[in-house]
Amino acid sequence: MLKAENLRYVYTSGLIKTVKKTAVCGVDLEIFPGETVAIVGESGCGKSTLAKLLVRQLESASGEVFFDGTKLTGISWKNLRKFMGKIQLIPQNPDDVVDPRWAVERSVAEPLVISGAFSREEISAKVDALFAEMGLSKEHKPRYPHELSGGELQRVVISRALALKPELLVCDEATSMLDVSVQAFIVTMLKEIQKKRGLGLVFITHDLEVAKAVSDRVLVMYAGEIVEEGKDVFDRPLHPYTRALLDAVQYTSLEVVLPEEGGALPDSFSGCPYFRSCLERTDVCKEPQKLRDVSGRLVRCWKAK
Ligand SMILES: Nc1ncnc2c1ncn2[C@@H]1O[C@H](COP(=O)(O)OP(=O)(O)OP(=O)(O)O)[C@@H](O)[C@H]1O
Repeated sequence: MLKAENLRYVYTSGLIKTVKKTAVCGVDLEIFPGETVAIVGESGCGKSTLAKLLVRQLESASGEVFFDGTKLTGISWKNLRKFMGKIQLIPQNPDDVVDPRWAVERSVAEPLVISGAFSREEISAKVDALFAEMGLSKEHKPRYPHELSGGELQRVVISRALALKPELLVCDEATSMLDVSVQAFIVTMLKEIQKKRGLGLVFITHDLEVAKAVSDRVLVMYAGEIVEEGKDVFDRPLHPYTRALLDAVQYTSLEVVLPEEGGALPDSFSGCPYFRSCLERTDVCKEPQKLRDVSGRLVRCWKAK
């Protein structure tokens, strides 16, 4: 359904001295219809940037994104719009998509209005149906975002994302600002909607328990690269970074905090991105490491077996 090839994104910041930061580096991935893929990794590894590249909120420096075989990179805005309803981003912060000055029903209706495909009556009926599907009542419709709880507001955000009948939802830490009990409720709701509508789900999270519970497949990101990808990654981690990530979770009760022992590598370094922090490194790790198949698992480490 969604395919990305060799995606790369570089942020440029600084007025006097320009600083470049490669946030996503050579990422290949494919999401199949109805599948749930979790993308995990520590803060700053490039997960949100990758999400924005997938939903075309950011234009990649290089690489391609395809949806059902159609190339979305480099196409005109007019043509891109036809696909944008099919892939929807659910961000961490509802404020990114819900206008605080609008009653929430208007935010849910907005994509339907912009599409120009529906009458006022049809839009009203669709908004009612979306609210009902997300377990929200008609009483919630005229309220403003600040008049809803965090969980209710996130359900409004999901209603809006579902308005144009997407085929893929990209959830970027969509529950991390909520209480644990509300998180579980929203995750369960997303899985039910996925089943009912046959959606693909990309679940970006630093919460490995959630990733394990919801996903069919896991992608582990480190320093902008996918270092490991497969089905039973948490039961049998093969990359040293995945093992360190799992160990860190055990010691910090779900909040992933990993030490950057050696600091950032210079841009000229083309070897393993985990080189400086890896306790198992050898000189071979200074060479570029490709993702390779190790008994059905893709691992970016020459030592994995
Ligand atoms: N607008 C920006 N300008 C410059 N650098 C940025 C910008 N946005 C992100 N970055 C940098 O790019 C890298 C990847 O950021 P990104 O937000 O994609 O990571 P993340 O894995 O989603 O982190 P988190 O889990 O904390 O949201 C980080 O080093 C970050 O500091």
